[in-house]
Amino acid sequence: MIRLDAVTKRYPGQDAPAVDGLTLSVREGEIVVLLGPSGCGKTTTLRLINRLIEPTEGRIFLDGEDVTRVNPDELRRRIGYVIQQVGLFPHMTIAGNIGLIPRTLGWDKKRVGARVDELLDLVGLDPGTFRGRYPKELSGGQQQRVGVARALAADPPAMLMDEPFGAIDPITRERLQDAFLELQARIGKTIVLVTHDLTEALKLGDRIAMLGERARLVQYDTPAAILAEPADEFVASFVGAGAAMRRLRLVEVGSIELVPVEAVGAVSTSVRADQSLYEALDAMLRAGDEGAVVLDEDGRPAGAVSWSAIVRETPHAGGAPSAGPPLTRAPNGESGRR
Ligand SMILES: Nc1ncnc2c1ncn2[C@@H]1O[C@H](COP(=O)(O)OP(=O)(O)OP(=O)(O)O)[C@@H](O)[C@H]1O
Repeated sequence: MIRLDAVTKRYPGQDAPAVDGLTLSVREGEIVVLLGPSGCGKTTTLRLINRLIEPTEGRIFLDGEDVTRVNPDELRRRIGYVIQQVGLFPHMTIAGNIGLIPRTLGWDKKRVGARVDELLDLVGLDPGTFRGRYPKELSGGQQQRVGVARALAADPPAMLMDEPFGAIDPITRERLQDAFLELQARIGKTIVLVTHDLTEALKLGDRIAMLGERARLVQYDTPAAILAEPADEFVASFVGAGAAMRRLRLVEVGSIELVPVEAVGAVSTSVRADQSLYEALDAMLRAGDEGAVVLDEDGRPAGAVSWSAIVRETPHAGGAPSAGPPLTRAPNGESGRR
């Protein structure tokens, strides 16, 4: 869907390129997170995709089409763009802000109005309450939702998001991230999102592109794989000491080999098969149990999970687990919540 082919960006007057020969493919409908230290070229990479910045070398494709040959205004209508500062026009109402692109596309008033209401609904803001307000009359989190609604106005197939939840307090941020994942489950856009927050990357990314200096692609993999098998010391140090604990949040209880209920003795703890190992462990610790009964969709015991089984499933100094079913990513929202 989006493909960068040996893309280089040299800013005028800079010795080293900000992006040096980056090749990266993003599949249709997936969220790819660009993650890396400050100054490694994440924002530059993102802006190259919608041509807010022109590449020095290389090519970028959207749906197989070379974007460097497309009129930039037309291109930006096909790619929604969400930034941290939201960038709403202060003198325009919320409806005015969201309807901006549809109006420039020449939609009639009625169609714009209907689209604005539909989008406000979609991002969880009551149209009657918010349509006529001005940006300064909204909280930071509400403005953020309007920013997303505006980016989606012309129903673009792709969306670029630059630290979209960066300037928001941690609790609101988590709520917005959950709402964003629920929204994405419905709209299935192709999304490239920039963050330097590992927790956010692990939660939101279908895949994470770990970037080093000059946007060198160090590792490109699922969150679980990045935690379990960091490609090198740089990734390992970025992922940090909590990798094994973080990974517990990404593995569903039902994806590991369960033991018979009798094997865990008399325990009072039960968890659903679609909860994460992290949640299972948390429940076990709170109850002082060494195991938990695992319930299937109908609430019937499907087996049990034990403390030792969780330890076996977690990569450790003795090596990653070799047997057992592949890692399953816990569904976002519910059990993937951080
Ligand atoms: N307009 C510019 N002119 C010259 N150099 C620039 C310009 N914009 C960015 N740079 C440089 O390019 C490099 C990459 O910057 P970029 O903003 O893409 O990094 P980033 O990974 O998004 O950083 P952060 O996480 O701190 O936002 C940096 O060294 C930066 O100083």
